[in-house]
Amino acid sequence: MSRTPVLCIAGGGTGGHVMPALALADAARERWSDLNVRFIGAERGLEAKLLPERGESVLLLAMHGIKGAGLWQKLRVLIWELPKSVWTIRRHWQREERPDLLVGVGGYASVSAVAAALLARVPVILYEQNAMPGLVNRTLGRFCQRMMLGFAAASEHLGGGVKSEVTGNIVREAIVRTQWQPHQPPRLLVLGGSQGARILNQSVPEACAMLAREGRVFTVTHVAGSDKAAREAAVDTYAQAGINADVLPFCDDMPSFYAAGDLMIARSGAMTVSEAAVCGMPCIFVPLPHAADDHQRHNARALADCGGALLIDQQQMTADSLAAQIDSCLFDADLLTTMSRATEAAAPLNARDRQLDVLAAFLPAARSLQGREVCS
Ligand SMILES: CC(=O)N[C@H]1[C@@H](OP(=O)(O)OP(=O)(O)OC[C@H]2O[C@@H](n3ccc(=O)[nH]c3=O)[C@H](O)[C@@H]2O)O[C@H](CO)[C@@H](O)[C@@H]1O
Repeated sequence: MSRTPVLCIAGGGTGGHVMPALALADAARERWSDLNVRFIGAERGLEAKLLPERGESVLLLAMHGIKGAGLWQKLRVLIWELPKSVWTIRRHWQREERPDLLVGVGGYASVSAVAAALLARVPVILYEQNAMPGLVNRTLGRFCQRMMLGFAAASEHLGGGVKSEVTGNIVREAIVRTQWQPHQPPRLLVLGGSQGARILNQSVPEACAMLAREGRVFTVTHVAGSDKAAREAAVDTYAQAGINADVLPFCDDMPSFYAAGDLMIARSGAMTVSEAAVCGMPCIFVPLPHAADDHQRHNARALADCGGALLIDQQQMTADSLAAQIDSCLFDADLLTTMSRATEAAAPLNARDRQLDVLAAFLPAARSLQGREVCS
């Protein structure tokens, strides 16, 4: 008797990995009603909160990231935490169901899970959200069945041994259904990615206050991250300038957030850019300057090059220059409409179905491997 196929989605850390993982799980369950979806993540990642809240089955690993870590911490992760978590995953698969297919969505738990899957001969699909692939995916790619790419530009940076497919980034369905429309008075959105961005928390309220002093009327919704002091300072600056502003630590309702905006100032994380594109949101992007291989600039270019977004260098940005950029877009209805059409035209067509088609190509193959697998 054939058993229910199991798909394991591994990775996380920040919203840029967790949100597409959730969207992929929902889409896969909708296409294959008999599919079991399991997750592997890190205790310290956003997934440790979001996945149990949704009732998802998740194996959480006690792992740290190595980005920005000191030498001792890096050694500890590579020599101790990584092998230990690979062992934990393989034991888990011996006790519970071993997956038929693993999708690595990036983030530190993804590396252990991909390594465990390769050792256990579970087929692996990597999913790279960014327009510039990360070192880990570039390295692991040649050992995996396929790499799904969120942006076409990413394929230019992959070595010959990697089999990749441009699918676009999978965006949650409720966001796909959200459509940009103009409001009166205009509404500005501020989004520093899933963790907030200090530079946006400082510069945007100041820039908005300058515009308000010049008599401009507009409202602001500002997602500022978990730093309470930064949020309070932003609230004060908006209030003193008489601006109607809503400042949040995190937004649980992104479709309503996008629906409420005329222009968004944001970091250019892969999913922020992809979500802006599917909604047709005109944007001003301020890429994170020290992102690996400058990948946020590459992401932002996908919308900037077609006229849907402006791209500002953080190093050159001042409250004055930002105020001028906001002023030139937010109050020009024709420009906003043109930008909105340009972002929408840059959105990938049917990323959801394209990703599911890639998975479909490997799920049956994975099942036929079942009998030959030896779990040590
Ligand atoms: C500092 C850092 O390492 N940033 C990386 C991280 O960004 P980050 O985690 O910020 O990711 P993205 O901008 O790609 O996506 C954020 C996701 O979180 C959601 N969201 C965000 C805020 C909120 O309040 N509520 C909410 O639901 C958004 O709708 C989106 O789905 O992963 C991205 C994808 O690999 C990378 O491109 C970024 O460079």
